[in-house]
Amino acid sequence: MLLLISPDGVEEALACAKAADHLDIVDVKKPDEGSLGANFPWVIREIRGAVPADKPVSATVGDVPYKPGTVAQAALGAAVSGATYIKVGLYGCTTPDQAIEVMRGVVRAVKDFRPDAFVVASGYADAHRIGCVSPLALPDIARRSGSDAAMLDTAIKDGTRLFDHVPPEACGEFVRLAHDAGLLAALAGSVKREDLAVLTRIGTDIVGVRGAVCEGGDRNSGRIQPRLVAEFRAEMDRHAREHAATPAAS
Ligand SMILES: O=C[C@H](O)COP(=O)(O)O
Repeated sequence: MLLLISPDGVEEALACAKAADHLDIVDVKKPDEGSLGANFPWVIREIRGAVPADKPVSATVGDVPYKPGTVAQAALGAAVSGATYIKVGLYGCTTPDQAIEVMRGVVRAVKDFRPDAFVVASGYADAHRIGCVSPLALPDIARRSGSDAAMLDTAIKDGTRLFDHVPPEACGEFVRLAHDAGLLAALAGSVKREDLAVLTRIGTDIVGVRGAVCEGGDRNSGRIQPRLVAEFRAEMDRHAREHAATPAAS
C-alpha cells in the first residue's frame, strides 16, 4: 500500500520532504477550499522543487462543479505546474454520466500534455450528505473515462471517518470493483492508524492521510510532523507484514 500525504503548502511539504523515506506521494491541496481544495499553480511548482525528485507530486483540482471544460483546463494547469498525479473531486456531479464527461475531459487534457500522468477520479464516502455520485459508482466512472485510479475521501471534515459512511465490507467491494476494472483503489477520509488493518486486508493500493500525521490529529490547526509520518508508515509496514504472514482464507 502506498502512502499519500497531503500538505497544505510549501512549509508542510518541507516537513514531508524530511519524512520522504516514509511516504510515497506528496499531494498538494488547499484544505480551506474544501476536502479536495485546489492550491495555486506556483505552490505546486514550488513543492515539486522541494520534494525529492523520486517522489511523485499529486495535486487536487478541487471539489469540482459539473463544468467539464473548466475542470479540464484546471487539471491541465496542475499538470503544467509539475504534478504527475491529478486528483479530481467530483463534488458537483450528480450522475455517473456527468462524472464520466468531466473525467474524460481531464484525462484528455492531462494525457495530451503528459501521457505518463496518473489521473485519479475521486468521489466521496459521504456522498449522501452532498448529493453527488455514490461511492460504488466511482470505479466504473474511472474505467469508462480512462482514468487510472478510483478514490474515495470524505467531503465534510467534521470528525466522521471513511468507515462511518462506507463500512469496511463496502470499501472492500470498492477495491474489488476498481481492481476488476484494472485500476488502482485509493481510500482516505480521516483515516487513523487503527484503520490500517482493514485497509490492508481489503487490498487498498493507496491510503491518503492528512489529519493523522498532523500535530494533535488536527488537520486544520495542526501541522504535518515528520515523526508522525514515520510512525504511521511503521504501522502500515507492520500490518503489511502480518497480512503477508496470514494464510489466505479458502
Ligand atoms: O487525500 C487525503 C486527504 O487529505 C485526507 O485528509 P484527512 O486524513 O485529514 O481526512
